[in-house]
Amino acid sequence: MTADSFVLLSDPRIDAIEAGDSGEPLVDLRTVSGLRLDRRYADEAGAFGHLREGVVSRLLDAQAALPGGLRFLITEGYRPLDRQQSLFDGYLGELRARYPEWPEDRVYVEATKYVSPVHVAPHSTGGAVDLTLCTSDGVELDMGTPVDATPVESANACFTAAGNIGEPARRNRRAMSAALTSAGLVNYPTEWWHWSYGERYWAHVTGNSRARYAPVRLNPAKHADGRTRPAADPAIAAEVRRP
Ligand SMILES: C[C@@H](N)C(=O)N[C@H](C)C(=O)O
Ligand SMILES: [Zn+2]
Repeated sequence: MTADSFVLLSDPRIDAIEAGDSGEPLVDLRTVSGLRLDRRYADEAGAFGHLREGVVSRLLDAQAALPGGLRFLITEGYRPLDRQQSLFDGYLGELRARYPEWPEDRVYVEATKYVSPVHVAPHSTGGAVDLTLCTSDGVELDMGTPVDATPVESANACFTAAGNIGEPARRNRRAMSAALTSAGLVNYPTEWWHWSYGERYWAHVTGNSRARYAPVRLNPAKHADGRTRPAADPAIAAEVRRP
């Protein structure tokens, strides 16, 4: 697969998928002892450490399928819409400054190789997770680039199938991909660390006409088991409509 054949989040086919929602709870990963949560993107409310129940159970299945007792190290799950917006705007600004000759439509598409536009944002559904591999002691494995390396700064080595990384990193990416794919998650091909289940990009890749998870706000009311129901909020649909 080449960069030209990737289906990016800016592709109208992703926006065309109906964003249904099952109402499935979000789970606070701090209550899930089997999964390791990294704190590099921690926010005060702990939003970053929330994922839909169905994603958590699939991650546990996938982790059990990893070779040699390897573990996942989760760097980010749920992402509030305002954070998604500022990440997207920030990266658009970076690309405009670096490539002043690019027309605006090219800037937009190139930006979506690294960060999603808000109207289709996988993380804001609680169905997307950024993660890497670590040993049982928490030592991170060589994955060829750091999590969140941009295409520009990594010469596209962040692309999951990149050839310009060493053999150990390639092996580690293969092990991670095999485990997550077998558990039903799909990868965003420009980011080896980004996997999702149930949201619109997943629906596109798996041939579903409807997503299971729509964008949600995190409901502060939480049960003792760390589960929280997404807040029903009709305004959110208007807020995330394509600009
Ligand atoms: C910014 C990066 N970590 C990321 O999450 N990118 C994907 C495409 C997203 O914004 O959903
Ligand atoms: Zn991601």
